Amino acid sequence: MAEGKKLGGAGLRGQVAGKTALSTVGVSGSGLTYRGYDVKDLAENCEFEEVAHLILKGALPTQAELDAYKTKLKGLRSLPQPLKEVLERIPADAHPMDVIRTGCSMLGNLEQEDTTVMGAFPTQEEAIDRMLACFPSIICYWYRFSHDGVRVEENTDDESIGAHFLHMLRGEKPNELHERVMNVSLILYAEHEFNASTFTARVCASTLSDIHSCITGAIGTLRGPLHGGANEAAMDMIEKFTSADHAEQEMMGMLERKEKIMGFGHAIYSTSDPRNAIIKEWSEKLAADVGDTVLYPVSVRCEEVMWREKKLFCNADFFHASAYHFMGIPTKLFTPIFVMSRLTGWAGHVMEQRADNRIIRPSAEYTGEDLRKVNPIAERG
Ligand SMILES: CC(=O)SCCNC(=O)CCNC(=O)[C@H](O)C(C)(C)COP(=O)(O)OP(=O)(O)OC[C@H]1O[C@@H](n2cnc3c(N)ncnc32)[C@H](O)[C@@H]1OP(=O)(O)O
Ligand SMILES: O=C([O-])CC(=O)C(=O)O
Repeated sequence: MAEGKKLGGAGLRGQVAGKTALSTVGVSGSGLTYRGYDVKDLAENCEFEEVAHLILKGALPTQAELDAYKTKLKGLRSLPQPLKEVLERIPADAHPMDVIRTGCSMLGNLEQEDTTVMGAFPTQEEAIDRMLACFPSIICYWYRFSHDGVRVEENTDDESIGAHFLHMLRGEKPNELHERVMNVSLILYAEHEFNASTFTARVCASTLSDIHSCITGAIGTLRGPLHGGANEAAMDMIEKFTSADHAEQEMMGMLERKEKIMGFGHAIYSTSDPRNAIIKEWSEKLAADVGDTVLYPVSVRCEEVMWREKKLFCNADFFHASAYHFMGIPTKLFTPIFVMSRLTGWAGHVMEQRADNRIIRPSAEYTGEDLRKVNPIAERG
């Protein structure tokens, strides 16, 4: 697989389905850029809110713009009471991706985007900022209420979205390391060209539907284990391994049985996913911080075995599993964090689609029956 991934065949692979100025994926083999900036550069030098500003408003902010943006987002964290009531009715064993999907949809009922003039979307930026600010509140409000019986305070004084999320989740402010890792993680997950969930959002946008419908559809698409759900699936796998040797033994068995191993491979990248090296480094730092001697070495061995045996590499999701785990984040909240971040990419693409729209409607190759007549019902069977 490493030598030239074939971009063709099923799944629209390799076909250009539209234009974007938001990102490039794998253009120079394995690179990822957001509006011309290398993701590594952004992850090293920016906060998530700067990257959100870049994606949604077109440029990295000045200090004054960033301060104003963060203050604005901070003021939009509260949830409307009817939304809280809906969240309180969702059981603890619901899938958190279903919760955030429902939360987004309910928000769209309570705070509808203005779509009264067809094709004009005068409140889209307001609606996007609101979702960016309150998605962490939706996730944590439901999680803390259903699991701990606590009605969480959605208005923390945390400056960043990542710290705000961890604060609500745990009831205390995160340390600097955890806040930094959240920033990096949210930056890495923010945008990725025409991936499946973003394409869903663009298809929905192309019908001139409202922004909450576009994002709700995208959340449903991200949920699957072949896409965003892979970080949770990877965690479920690695936590079963008791040592690096055990991991190797089990992985070899899975490969022999031709099982899919979550967190590996990619539809576009051919030799590596540039986000992996970055989150792997932070996972190693977090492992040292918590004194881990199992999960990180297990993860590294999985990476070595997959490359040695199949030339398959870790995608963005694999080392996110251990990194989030070391920060004490429950596995079932891994993919909702992805939503908190990818919302920026989805929304950027919706605005881009709306600005130069033609309804997305591909064709199918028909493989069914030739033309035939309807038999009277008494003669069928
Ligand atoms: C943030 C993200 O969404 S990143 C993606 C997250 N998803 C995962 O981690 C799920 C696991 N990975 C996969 O299922 C796939 O690699 C995908 C969905 C990401 C990409 O799918 P495709 O582009 O169809 O894969 P690709 O064409 O490279 O597959 C080539 C071969 O490698 C195999 N392969 C690919 N990934 C894996 C894997 N993770 N484990 C085992 N085998 C794999 C395929 O089965 C295929 O084998 P075949 O030729 O015998 O059929
Ligand atoms: O691009 C893809 O197909 C999947 C992916 O890595 C992402 O959405 O981040």
